[in-house]
Amino acid sequence: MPHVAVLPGPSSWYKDYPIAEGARQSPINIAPEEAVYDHGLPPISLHYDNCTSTNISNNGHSVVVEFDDVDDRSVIQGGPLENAYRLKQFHFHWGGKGCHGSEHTVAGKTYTSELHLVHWNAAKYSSFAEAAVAPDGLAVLGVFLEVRDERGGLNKITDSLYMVKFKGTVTDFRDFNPNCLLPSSLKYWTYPGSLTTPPLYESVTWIVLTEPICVSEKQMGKFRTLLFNSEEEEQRTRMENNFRPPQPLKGRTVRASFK
Ligand SMILES: Nc1nnc(SCC(=O)Nc2ccc(S(N)(=O)=O)cc2)s1
Ligand SMILES: [Zn+2]
Repeated sequence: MPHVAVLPGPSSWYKDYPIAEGARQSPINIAPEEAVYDHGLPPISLHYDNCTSTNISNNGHSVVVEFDDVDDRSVIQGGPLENAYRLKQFHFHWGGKGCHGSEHTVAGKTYTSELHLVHWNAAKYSSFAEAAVAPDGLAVLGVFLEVRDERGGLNKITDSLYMVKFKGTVTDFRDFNPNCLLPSSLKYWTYPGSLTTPPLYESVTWIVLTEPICVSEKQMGKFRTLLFNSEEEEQRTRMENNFRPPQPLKGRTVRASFK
């Protein structure tokens, strides 16, 4: 019997996390022509100027940049959100060389990667953990990445990835302002969804920007030098294809901030 280590992929998550088959799971395929333009949707506003990034780490699923979230220094507000949500971390999902990797798709189109900026409703809840289980607890801003020319703002991240090659590694990562990873347009789709990895909590108001940012193949290649496993494990599995495929819409409406 060949000894093949099987990573428990998205299709088996339901065994430990029944919510995987819930009514508001993420990601989804966004069908632009079925999205409902909501003229009552205000623009989103991002205040990341005084943000304080603390570290960058490999958590065995992705590379994560964490922020100090003790006050409302860096927040997202407006759009579908009732109040300001505090930036906690951002991370990425990506594919193998030159192919798909995003979690959300747009009319079936996949992008090479997707950036998630994770925020929590500190106006209503006293901790991220408490917000993470509440239906209006989290707001994740999704930004598509497509391979074309290099994105300068990404270099500070890709040049640090060698320091967090193994699961469980972390290193200081100060003064990184995510504004440099945003596209020029803040046009968005929004819908009620979930975390896309276990525990898959249905606590996320998704805000997905329509305009992708461009990254180079070289920059994406550096993400693929990360490993899923820790230095102690003898297994060396390259970190790639860390995306969940689109989940059933189950009657949800996707709203558009634009005509
Ligand atoms: N008590 C608790 N602490 N932490 C958690 S959940 C940790 C966490 O932030 N998980 C997470 C998983 C997926 C996503 S994603 N890909 O943006 O939907 C964001 C965040 S519950
Ligand atoms: Zn994510």
